[in-house]
Amino acid sequence: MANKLKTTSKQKPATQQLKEEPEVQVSVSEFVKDERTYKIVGATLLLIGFFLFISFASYLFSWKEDQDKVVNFGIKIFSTEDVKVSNLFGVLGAYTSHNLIYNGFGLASFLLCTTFFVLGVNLMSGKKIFSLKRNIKYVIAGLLILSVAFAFLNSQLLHTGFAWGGGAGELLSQWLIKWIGSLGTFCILLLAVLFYVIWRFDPAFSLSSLRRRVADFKATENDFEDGQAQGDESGGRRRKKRKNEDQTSEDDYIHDNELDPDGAQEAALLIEKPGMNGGNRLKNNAKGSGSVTVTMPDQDAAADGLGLSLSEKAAAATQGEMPLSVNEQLAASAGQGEEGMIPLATTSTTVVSPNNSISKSKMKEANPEDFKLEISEDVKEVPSEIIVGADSPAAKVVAQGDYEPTLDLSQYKYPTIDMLEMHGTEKSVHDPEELEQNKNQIITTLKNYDIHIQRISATVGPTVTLYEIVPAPGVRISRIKNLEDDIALSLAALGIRIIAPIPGRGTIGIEVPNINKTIVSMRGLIASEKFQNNKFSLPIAIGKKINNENFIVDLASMPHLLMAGATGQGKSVGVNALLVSLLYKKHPSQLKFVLVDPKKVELSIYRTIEHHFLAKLPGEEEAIITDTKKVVTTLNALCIEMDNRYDLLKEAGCRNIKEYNEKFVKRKLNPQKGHQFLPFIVLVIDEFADLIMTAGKEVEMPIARLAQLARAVGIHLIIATQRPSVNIITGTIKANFPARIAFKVSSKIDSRTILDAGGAEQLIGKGDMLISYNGEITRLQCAFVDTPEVDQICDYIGAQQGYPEAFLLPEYIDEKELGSGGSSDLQDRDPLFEDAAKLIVQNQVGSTSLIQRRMKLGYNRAGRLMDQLEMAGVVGANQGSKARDVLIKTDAELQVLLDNIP
Ligand SMILES: Nc1ncnc2c1ncn2[C@@H]1O[C@H](COP(=O)(O)OP(=O)(O)OP(=O)(O)O)[C@@H](O)[C@H]1O
Repeated sequence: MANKLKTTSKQKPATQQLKEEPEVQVSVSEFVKDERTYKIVGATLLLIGFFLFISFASYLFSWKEDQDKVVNFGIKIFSTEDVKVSNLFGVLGAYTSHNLIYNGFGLASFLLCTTFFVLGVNLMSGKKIFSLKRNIKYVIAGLLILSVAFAFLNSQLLHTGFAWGGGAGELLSQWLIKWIGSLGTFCILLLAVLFYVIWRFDPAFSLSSLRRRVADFKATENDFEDGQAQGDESGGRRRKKRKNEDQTSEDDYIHDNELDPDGAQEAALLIEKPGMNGGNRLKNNAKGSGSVTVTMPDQDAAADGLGLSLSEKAAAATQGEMPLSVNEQLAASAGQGEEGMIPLATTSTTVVSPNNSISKSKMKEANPEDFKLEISEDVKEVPSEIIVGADSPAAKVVAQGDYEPTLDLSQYKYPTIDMLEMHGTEKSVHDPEELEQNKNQIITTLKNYDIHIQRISATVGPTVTLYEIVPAPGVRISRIKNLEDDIALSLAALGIRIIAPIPGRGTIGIEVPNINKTIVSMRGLIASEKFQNNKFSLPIAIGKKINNENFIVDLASMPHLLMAGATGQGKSVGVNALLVSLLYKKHPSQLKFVLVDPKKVELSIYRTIEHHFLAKLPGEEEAIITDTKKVVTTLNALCIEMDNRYDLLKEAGCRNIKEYNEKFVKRKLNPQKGHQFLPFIVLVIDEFADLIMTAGKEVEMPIARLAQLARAVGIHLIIATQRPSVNIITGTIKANFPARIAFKVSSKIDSRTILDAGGAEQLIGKGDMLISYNGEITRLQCAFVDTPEVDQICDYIGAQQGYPEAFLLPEYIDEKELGSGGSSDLQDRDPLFEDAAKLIVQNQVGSTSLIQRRMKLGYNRAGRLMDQLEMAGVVGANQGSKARDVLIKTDAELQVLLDNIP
């Protein structure tokens, strides 16, 4: 039951108006939860720890005098008068020390003080500064091993009267000697001490890490001089210790650990990070001079020194227990913690900076040259061992009995990798001088705006180098963001882009163009393991990221792509790169292109693959559409195709083309009912602005429809435009194209129109691009594929056996062109009347959707045909949702009827 503390007013109120003082009731649980209670208990525990430590220390000198008295009187020593002891804490100190040291664990008893210290500090601060669990583990192990070790030493070597190992230690040691002899005990103890030291301190014995740490130490030692010069007391003290002891940094690390009663890590951690980027960086670091160190923010050096990891601090911060510095917030928000955040360069000042004042004052005076710039290496893109073209997916073994769509063109050979060229060197080359110069300029520029930094690193990409900086503690990111334009202006180079902060990395990025740019060859991307071995439906190799990672994505999941950029900035090359990637991965039965090229010359190279990969309107000569008027018809035909595909999917009970095709391949869908293997259709429009100017809404509406709905049925759109103005890229279009690419544009407004963000105006052209995909904007260098290469690939495909004609899109007849009423008149029969009649008679199903699907017609036209068939007496009257009756039973009967129609 709750205990109640009652506080009542001492005096009776003089008048009625005076309010009675409320009775304050404090329950035990409230009392226990009270912060002050923790502080009181914490302080008491700290005092006990202090008491034990002093008593033990005093016992070392007074044990001879006090021992007899404690032994003779026992517990009565507290009540006996005239007993004088020498322990600094009197009778209590002498009694406790005797029992814990003499009867207990000897010198190892000192470890017990640490537990009180840990508990006391945690309770006093209200935070989990030290781990109690870990402390208890170490203390128990230490008490056992050390007490036995000391007792053994004393019995074998020292032979003093002092209870080095205490009663417990001696007992255990005697047992051990009895069982395994002195030598055995010695070996066991040696092993145990070794285990304990490794477990507790984890010393690094490897030569390379020793070398690294020595290098670190040297760097910090240099700064130490400066630190001292600035009267930096604590930093000086710490470093002085290093100097005085003239130890290696290895010793220092261990020493720091020794200072840490909880056995936690030192503020500067050595980190290894698995994973591609990290791994490469680490490799780079191992090759280079610097070690990979994490600099803990200075203001939290106390906590850091006591061993709190960044993740622990982040957790504490979320619980409102501990404030995080800017850098920690950045690192924590990046979800990287100490493992993920690998600073590539650091001022030596901040490697071990014990308090805020040092680093701040130091940072203010830091020259750009003081900052070491580390360069992260390229991401290794493993070239695939598969030689493209030799073994094509067409040659894949299929489960017996399954339908194989590629069998139609089973001899088809995929283009080979040697049709693509390597344009220059594939590896980004970096000029150290250029890097150094840029680094200095960045630091000086930022300094001019009073922005000081902690670290700077560089990632050299094909066209630009990304300098990643970590600002000094206290610098607001918003300040850097606000100064974006000014900083870019001060750096005075074309193509500077500032990303503050880089999402997911916890740093601020400044992209500076390289003087010598590297061309990203399509060949490298196609040969990459990522391209060869992905399971994407429509893999497209777009280019390379700044860290040289290949950017290969699935167009099917994008699901459409909008490309914009001023003239001559790399759009056409970009479109070619996309088409070529698809040609390298897809069989003609799996993919069809609808190419719209108002400029007439850009996509004409693909005409040779008409019988393999192109789709066209029935009756058209050219598969590549250059006439803007025909585009409207084509887009509407695509809409019909989309509707027809949805009907098929509905009938098959599938949600998307993938499920549908899988079912079809498993022969679960009947081709007699109009089912067929559906190839992906990619509509490419090379100059969208031109279309909108000439056809306006007529084009916009079907495109919006397709963009909204066509994804599930395997129709995807790639639209490129020179003019990224709002009247071209309208809200409707934008809303349906979540993936957008911007090559260099002329203004920030244009950039915003495409990406909803600035930056594209800062690009440097020639394939330098920004892609907005999955809510992230990434800078890429577009893959380069030259026209002769595309020519060669198309010629190679075109020379192979293809389909008799291009893939036919459903016919679309503009309602306006049909005229009014006449269409249902038998005198004015539809040109497809006879075909429709044969289809109905052969299938004996009077269904409009059958005509629609099998003859690839729109609903209206199929409906009109059905009306005409009814008029001619081929089918019966409309029966609502049921199919009409077919009145003509054989082809011969039908022929007679047709012959008799005037
Ligand atoms: N990814 C790339 N890598 C290297 N150079 C490129 C790249 N893309 C384009 N270029 C260079 O830029 C030139 C123009 O490119 P492209 O023809 O693709 O521009 P565009 O935007 O399509 O121009 P337009 O709108 O006038 O057709 C190319 O001839 C080539 O020299």
